[in-house]
Amino acid sequence: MTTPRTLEARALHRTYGTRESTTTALAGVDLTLAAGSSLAVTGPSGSGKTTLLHLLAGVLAPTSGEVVWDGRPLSTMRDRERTALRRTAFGFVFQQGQLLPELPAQENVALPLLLAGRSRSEAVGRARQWLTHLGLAGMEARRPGELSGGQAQRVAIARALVGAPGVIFADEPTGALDRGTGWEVMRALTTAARAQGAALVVVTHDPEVARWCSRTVEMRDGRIVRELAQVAS
Ligand SMILES: Nc1ncnc2c1ncn2[C@@H]1O[C@H](COP(=O)(O)OP(=O)(O)OP(=O)(O)O)[C@@H](O)[C@H]1O
Repeated sequence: MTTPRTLEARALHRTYGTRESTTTALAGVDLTLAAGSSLAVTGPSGSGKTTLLHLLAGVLAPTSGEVVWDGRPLSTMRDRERTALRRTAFGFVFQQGQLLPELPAQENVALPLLLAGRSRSEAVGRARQWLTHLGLAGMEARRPGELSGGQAQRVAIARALVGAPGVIFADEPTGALDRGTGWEVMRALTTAARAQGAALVVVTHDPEVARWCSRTVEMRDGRIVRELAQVAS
């Protein structure tokens, strides 16, 4: 039995390429991520971190194994349902470049709600609340190019959270930032995810970033080779 709002990976395998030339990116990964918990995925380049994130988020399908969200295997959902799940139950934060440059911060954050058919007043109201919550009150009208890297990442975090997702996926969220700004962004990300009761998965090369999460798994050659639990900062 799976607990509700839990994300589970069962014996995940993923290969790329053709029968003649195959790369095994994941070679059997099992994971359970409860609501409100946070997981850092670390490991060297090519160890399978991004592939794991994409499988957990239903962006890519496993070659074998299963991802189960809220008791439901993603493989049993139709494409349209999986797309809807990615829009409503999951939020995404990338390294950079995910904000629409021509839209003010407030519109960038409101966009997922508008696309989901919410009224403009509700979408903008919730966007403004999240921007305030992330320390960006007064910056609602600025376009991404008028914000610092750390401020732009906090807008991206607000956008990932505005739809009240169950899981936030972050791929190298501090990769384009200096150390101090990265620290602020990780604090904002982990605090906001916890406030929302969302689980958080962070792919990172940086042990300092991983330390913000309650658990860290280290990957090598498509497998989890080590797991650490820590008291989140
Ligand atoms: N689309 C693809 N086609 C073929 N091989 C791929 C593809 N994507 C990833 N791979 C291979 O799968 C393996 C795992 O890649 P993945 O991107 O998941 O690793 P990673 O740990 O995220 O790496 P990095 O830290 O460099 O981003 C690597 O050997 C990579 O070359």
